[in-house]
Amino acid sequence: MVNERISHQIGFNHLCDLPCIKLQFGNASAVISLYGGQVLSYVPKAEEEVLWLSPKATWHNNTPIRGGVPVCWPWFGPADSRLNPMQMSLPNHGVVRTMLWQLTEQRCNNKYTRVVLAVTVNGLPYHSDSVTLQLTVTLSDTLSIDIACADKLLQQVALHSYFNIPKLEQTLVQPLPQHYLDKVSGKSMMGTTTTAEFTSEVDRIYQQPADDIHIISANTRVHIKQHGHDATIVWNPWQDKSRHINDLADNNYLEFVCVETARLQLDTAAPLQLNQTLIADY
Ligand SMILES: O=P(O)(O)OC[C@H]1O[C@@H](O)[C@H](O)[C@@H](O)[C@@H]1O
Repeated sequence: MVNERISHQIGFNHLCDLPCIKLQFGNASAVISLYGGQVLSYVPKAEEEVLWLSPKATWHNNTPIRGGVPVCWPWFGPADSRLNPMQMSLPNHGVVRTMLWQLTEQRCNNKYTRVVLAVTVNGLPYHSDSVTLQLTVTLSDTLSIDIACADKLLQQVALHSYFNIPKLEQTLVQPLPQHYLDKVSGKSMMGTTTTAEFTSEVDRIYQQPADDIHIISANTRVHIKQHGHDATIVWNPWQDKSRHINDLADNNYLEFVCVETARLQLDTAAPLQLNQTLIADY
């Protein structure tokens, strides 16, 4: 026990041997896995889970946990050739989803409950020095997730949040730029609205989106505030793709959408500071 509002626990949900930290603030709670430095749960008030965790998620055999808020770093998707000069076989979405992070700071006061986790990465294929990445999770009336790296290097990052939604067919994500890269077709598209809906596989990169995005689904609403980003990714694998993803059951695609806050630019080697804040049922 660190103190009454920050506690260590072994296991969360069916991931019964996973080392985790639980934060509490008033009636709100959050659970963070040290494996992946990954927020797994955010309950702003009793019984209302904002995040989705796959019932088939596992953390053994070097598998990233499917659900919560995975941290994709230092590349998003397959590594760009600038980050993979030797054309090695590298994991999708970077290397820190499968690393154990350390708890480095904790703080409670009458405004928030906060922990800081860090991970040091050696031997990136394009950068010989070790690099430290820091995750700060602050629970108050909202859940704020900051990811930071003080080193100047080429780096991409995404907070790949999985949101619980009651009804996929009644889910809207808005406002989004009309223009997006459609990863399903590989084409650049110009939509007719500023809303994403889900009637088939959705895998889109929106460049320079607004700082405020809303997920509206039946009677639930989540407001996402983002800073330091240059892109938002919206993803739902739909039925066919789900069948090929080991840690998703066939119908799980009906239960979540991913809305990801990302910085994807690779033009300049720069430090990193990205934030995604979740405000539920505002
Ligand atoms: O299976 P992973 O590595 O967690 O990736 C899941 C999805 O993550 C999204 O961010 C990508 O846009 C998708 O293309 C990808 O399929």
